[in-house]
Amino acid sequence: MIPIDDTPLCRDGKALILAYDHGLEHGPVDFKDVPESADPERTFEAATHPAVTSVAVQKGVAEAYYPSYEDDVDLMVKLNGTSNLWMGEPDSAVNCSVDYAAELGASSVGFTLYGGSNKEVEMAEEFRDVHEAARDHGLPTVMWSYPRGQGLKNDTKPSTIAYAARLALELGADIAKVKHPGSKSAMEDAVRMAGKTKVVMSGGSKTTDREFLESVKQTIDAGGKGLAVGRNVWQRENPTRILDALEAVIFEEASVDEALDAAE
Ligand SMILES: O=P(O)(O)OC[C@H]1O[C@](O)(COP(=O)(O)O)[C@@H](O)[C@@H]1O
Repeated sequence: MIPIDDTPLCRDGKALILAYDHGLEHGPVDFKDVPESADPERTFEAATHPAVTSVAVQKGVAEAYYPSYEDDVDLMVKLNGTSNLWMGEPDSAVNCSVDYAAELGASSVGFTLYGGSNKEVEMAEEFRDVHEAARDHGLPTVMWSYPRGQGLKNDTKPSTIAYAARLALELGADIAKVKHPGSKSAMEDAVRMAGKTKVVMSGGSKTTDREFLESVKQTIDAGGKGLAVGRNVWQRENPTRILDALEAVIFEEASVDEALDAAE
């Protein structure tokens, strides 16, 4: 494994990855409530907050916007991704090579694996190539480990999330990004299954400040190492305010109440 605590991807052994690949994954609907969020510059600006350890974007956004931020922001290139226009079994096109991500200045790469999909075998083989190429470049790999497909009706069931975390360890990911399984003890199981692979929580759709921070706090208390979040940050009118609160919960061991006070 890559000692990722010594890379820009982590601060004090934890990570706060700001994900902004939704323009591909979900489309313009995600930018509807806060129209200025469609501008990638706004997310790169937010990523200059000291709480953010890395920003995760697709190749096109990295090419167009990262050059203006390379001194202030750490880049993760998300290598695969599919639009919401795709109606088939969960699958994800590989849109960027590891070599090209490295050329763009990425210090890590992200990859989605839909365990349980009819496409799992092909996706795992693609991940093998990505993982081994990333190792050649010394780049950590973050797996968006999202079991889903015809046979999986509940993709946040505790046993499913524990399996998702384990898949990331077995296949060599340095970080497993998993959905919150609903309780601290279920997240503890996922962390245990992931072994030396760090577990970070996926943000999910926008909720209240308190609800969101409580799920993050549960993850940290369960031994999770942070968060990879999109909508719960940049769909807010003021991303800085929630990033202040996240900094308190993730890096300063604050309670949710303390974090909410710190962000006032
Ligand atoms: O496939 P889903 O569950 O609709 O969500 C995919 C999106 O969620 C993320 O994994 C995390 O973002 P959020 O914090 O907004 O959930 C994004 O990187 C990705 O675009």
